[in-house]
Amino acid sequence: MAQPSHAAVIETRGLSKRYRGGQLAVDGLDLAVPRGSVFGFLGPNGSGKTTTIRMLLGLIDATEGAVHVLGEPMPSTARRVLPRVGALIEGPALYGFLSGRANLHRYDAADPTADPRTRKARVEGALERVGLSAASGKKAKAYSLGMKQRLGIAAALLKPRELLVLDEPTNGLDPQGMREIRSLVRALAQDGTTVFLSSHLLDEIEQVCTHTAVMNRGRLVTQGTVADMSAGARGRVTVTTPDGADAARVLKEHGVADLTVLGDEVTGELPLTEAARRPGSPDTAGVPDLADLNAALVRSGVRVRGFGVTRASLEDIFVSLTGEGFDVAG
Ligand SMILES: Nc1ncnc2c1ncn2[C@@H]1O[C@H](COP(=O)(O)OP(=O)(O)OP(=O)(O)O)[C@@H](O)[C@H]1O
Repeated sequence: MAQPSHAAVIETRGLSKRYRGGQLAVDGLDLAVPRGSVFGFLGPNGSGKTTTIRMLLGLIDATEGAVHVLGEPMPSTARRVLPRVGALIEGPALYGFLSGRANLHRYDAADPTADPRTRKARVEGALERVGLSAASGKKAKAYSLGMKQRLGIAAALLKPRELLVLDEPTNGLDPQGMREIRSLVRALAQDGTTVFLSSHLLDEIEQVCTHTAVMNRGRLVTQGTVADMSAGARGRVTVTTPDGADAARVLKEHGVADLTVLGDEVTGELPLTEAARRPGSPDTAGVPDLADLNAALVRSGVRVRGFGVTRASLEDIFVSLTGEGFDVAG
């Protein structure tokens, strides 16, 4: 087996989990989470995300394969590694009759390495970090779901952490709650914490993550930077013109595929340039020079009234990779 690279805070090789009932929930997963990334672990319900996270944290044993977290093999070094990792899995366990602040005091007191003399400062610091200082005296049962999630993250932040693992942190939140968690994740990443979060929401990954891995039915479909993934997506060009047939011919000569002419609109799929096929190509590399395409149309006598490009979304990419819609259960 290759040595784990130091740039990766999470690295798995051939990681698999077969549950007792025979279900292969995770199948030969090779994951590499770069230090400093906000890594979106994406997949429909039942695709194996939670099972993977449980193996990463040593909560369940892998059937096969290896896991390194912060450069150390798991679960054998869990005692050394886990204090450097904050985790929030399936919502925080809170005492509803206690205030948010009192809940954090309890969490802190449960940590034998936490110095009681500095507890107050740690708790206040964590409340401040997640924006709950003003609401810290309220009973946790009166918190909204988003506030409960933030309190859970505060509990995970009572110690300085190199890595934060969040399982579906925005699940069940309203749009405002989702925005709050997203901006908290961004702020944590800016402070240098690597954040690994699972989600079944593509636009969430697009908005907050630098990197992503896509799971489907227990297998890794793709992983890389979000920018590369978007660059790999083809766009569609739309030309508005009274000369539809000529426009379609010229576009076809320039590699535009899947052409349709409807009224005065001609649309087609842009070709992938060579540059876009290379890993690490910039976001714009997937689109041929649109000015050249437009000029070619005009040179051929096509009267161009409108010219636009829509880029494929991550959702389109997901569908093209897996051949199915994203909300389908695995
Ligand atoms: N304890 C278990 N015993 C047997 N099968 C399980 C167990 N936990 C999960 N599974 C199965 O393993 C597969 C992967 O489940 P997992 O919870 O890891 O997916 P997920 O991507 O996290 O989905 P969700 O977003 O719904 O939580 C599913 O088919 C699920 O039914």
